[in-house]
Amino acid sequence: MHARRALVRRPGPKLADGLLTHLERQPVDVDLATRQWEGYVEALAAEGWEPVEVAPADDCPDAVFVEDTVVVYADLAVVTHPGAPERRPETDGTERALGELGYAVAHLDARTGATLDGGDVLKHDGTVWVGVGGRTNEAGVAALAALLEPRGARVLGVPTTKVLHLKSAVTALPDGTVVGYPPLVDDPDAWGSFLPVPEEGGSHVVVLDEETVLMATSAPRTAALLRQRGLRTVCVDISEFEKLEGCVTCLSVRLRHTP
Ligand SMILES: NC(=O)NCCC[C@H](N)C(=O)O
Repeated sequence: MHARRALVRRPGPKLADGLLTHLERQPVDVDLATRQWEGYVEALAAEGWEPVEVAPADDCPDAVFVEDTVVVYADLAVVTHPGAPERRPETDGTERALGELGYAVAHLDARTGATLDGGDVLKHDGTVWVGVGGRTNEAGVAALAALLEPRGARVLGVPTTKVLHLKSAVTALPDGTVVGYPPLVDDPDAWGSFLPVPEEGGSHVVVLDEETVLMATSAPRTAALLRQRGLRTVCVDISEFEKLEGCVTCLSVRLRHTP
């Protein structure tokens, strides 16, 4: 069996100053956030995902949302060019960590003005959907396609205007069913199989294995719905990150490939 690792990045002291786009600012308890992050990492480890810490980027309040800094496809790590300029210094540490793990590293062709955040990239079974309209632009989709299509991926842009990132609106269950909270999904018809869920936080699942998903405790009705479908749910409280438009997906990058 391949090693299963998960990149994570410890929250920094400026966390409470993270960017907000769709939410009003609320006070963030950084100590509580750190404990919640530790709980999240422990939950991954308990499910067989060895955590690999990316070096902190303490000048960047949003660095804990490590998913936005890279798109990993098989043995290729595509370093992103985040749509928010404040977040661009976050990518160096991620690039170093993946290089040390043996991944091939590629960059987007920035001459086109491409921007891309990892949170806009949803992958399932060779298809890569990329949210366009927030942090990621059309040139970002094209630049990612230029890198992934030669490796057999099908890359499709999908509109994303109601939330920060595509994966703030939808994620995929292990069987490929896409879950989303309908008021926040631009186009449910973009997916062959769409399951509406009753809570915003229910849109966010991290697939741990074929039977198990990691979710936030803020979506108990969705967790019950998924258990009825035969899935096992592991739930963690990430309230302080939700105040910053973060969710369970953006706190890690799962690595299933051993280069
Ligand atoms: N992939 C994600 O959903 N990332 C969350 C990023 C939240 C952060 N406050 C930001 O606005 O960039």
